Amino acid sequence: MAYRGSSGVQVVEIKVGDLPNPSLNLPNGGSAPRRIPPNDKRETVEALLETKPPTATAEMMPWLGSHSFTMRCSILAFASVALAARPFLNEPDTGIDEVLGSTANGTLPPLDKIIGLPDFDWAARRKMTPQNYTYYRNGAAGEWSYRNNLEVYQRFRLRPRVLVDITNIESTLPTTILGHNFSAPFFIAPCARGGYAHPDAELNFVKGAAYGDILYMASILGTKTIDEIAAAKGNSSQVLFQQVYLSENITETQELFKHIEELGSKAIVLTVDSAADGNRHRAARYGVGSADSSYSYLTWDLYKQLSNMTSLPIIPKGIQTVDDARLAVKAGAKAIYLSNHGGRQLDTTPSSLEVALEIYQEEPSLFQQVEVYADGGVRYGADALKLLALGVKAVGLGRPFMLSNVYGVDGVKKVIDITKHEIAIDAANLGVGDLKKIGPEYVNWKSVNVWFS
Ligand SMILES: Cc1cc2nc3c(=O)[nH]c(=O)nc-3n(C[C@H](O)[C@H](O)[C@H](O)COP(=O)(O)O)c2cc1C
Repeated sequence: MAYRGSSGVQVVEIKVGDLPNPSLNLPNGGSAPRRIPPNDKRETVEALLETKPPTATAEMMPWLGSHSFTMRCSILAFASVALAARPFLNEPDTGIDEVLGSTANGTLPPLDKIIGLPDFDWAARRKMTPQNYTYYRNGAAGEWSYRNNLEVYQRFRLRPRVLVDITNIESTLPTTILGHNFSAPFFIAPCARGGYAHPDAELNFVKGAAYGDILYMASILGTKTIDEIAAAKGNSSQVLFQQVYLSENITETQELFKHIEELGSKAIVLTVDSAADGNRHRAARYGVGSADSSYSYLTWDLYKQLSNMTSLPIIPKGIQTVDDARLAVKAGAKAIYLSNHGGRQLDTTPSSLEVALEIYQEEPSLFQQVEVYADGGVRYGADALKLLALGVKAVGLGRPFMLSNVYGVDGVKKVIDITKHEIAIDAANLGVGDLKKIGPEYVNWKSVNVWFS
């Protein structure tokens, strides 16, 4: 049966149980290719009827003739057919195409037309070269973890409480991270190659973080050097953490740690989820693979040895099981960082929401023993709230900041403003009057769908 889809166009309902290739790319009328989600038994495929004559149906769906499945459709007389499955998860259809679709490739829509964090993905895809955009966007292998990171938040329903005084919620956003004061419980995650989006690269993250009074964890593989990044601090009291990948040469590591201390960083973030090169198909097509591609020698014994080489806390980034969370605590970590590297390293690894849930279910006291940070797929205030509800102390955002940098520091500031605002209003609507008091009871932790749908 045909009916109107979300975008007001005619919908053709197709039974695709026998589709020949479940990951078949379908035309979507000109922008990025969109895919039929593979696991659904029956899909609703929107027939966008504006651009092609009805006879185009067969041309655009050549696989219709040679495979057996049921299709029912009615087609508007004046219109033509282009197919679109549900939009990419990173660019949900909230009307941006209708409002800003005339933006020429290579240009940006005005920043004041950017409403939410996914809009930066939309804008950056048009503005950046395909190579540079792909480096930011890509995930490992079939990108199941990349998509799961985005999708997982939708699988756990909120449990809003009503008739609660929430009028002071904004004043409860400030928090501490390893004893340092910040205005909100989220931070800029460490990401390499900021120069792909803007010539000032990581300097915009330092300045944006100073403006918003939030934490920036700088990547060791930035376009700017760690000295340039430190020199861009708004004032000497701005707190930065330094992410590192290490060489096997312990003397080099010793010197690096010493230099990081001299530059004033307050913690070292040791990425532990990248023991080998990430298997990145999308990026490989454009020659923009991992910034760190060698095999790395990293063990818990080495972690302890490293901890004795610096006065700074070393935060293992990329914890993906409760087992390793336990080992990190045993090894003396003061904080741990749940992450699957934005789904860029090992495909089918869990999202950090799932890891936080595993910790909560198997050893919830870990949230009291160490500070727990988490990142991956956070795009809305409610996403951050679900992590905070489990006991996560602060939430990292990677791609939203990287992509916002096409607007320079103003884009970075806007991500901060939007995220603060959304955390506050979503918490208020959830019936949380004090963000410090959010707890697991605000979410129904029974997943409403299976993994990797
Ligand atoms: C373009 C890009 C570069 C990254 N570079 C690094 C890096 O140098 N070191 C690191 O530990 N993580 C790196 N990451 C992973 C991020 O720190 C973070 O875990 C991830 O982006 C969070 O997921 P999100 O992008 O969905 O917010 C990178 C991520 C992206 C998107």
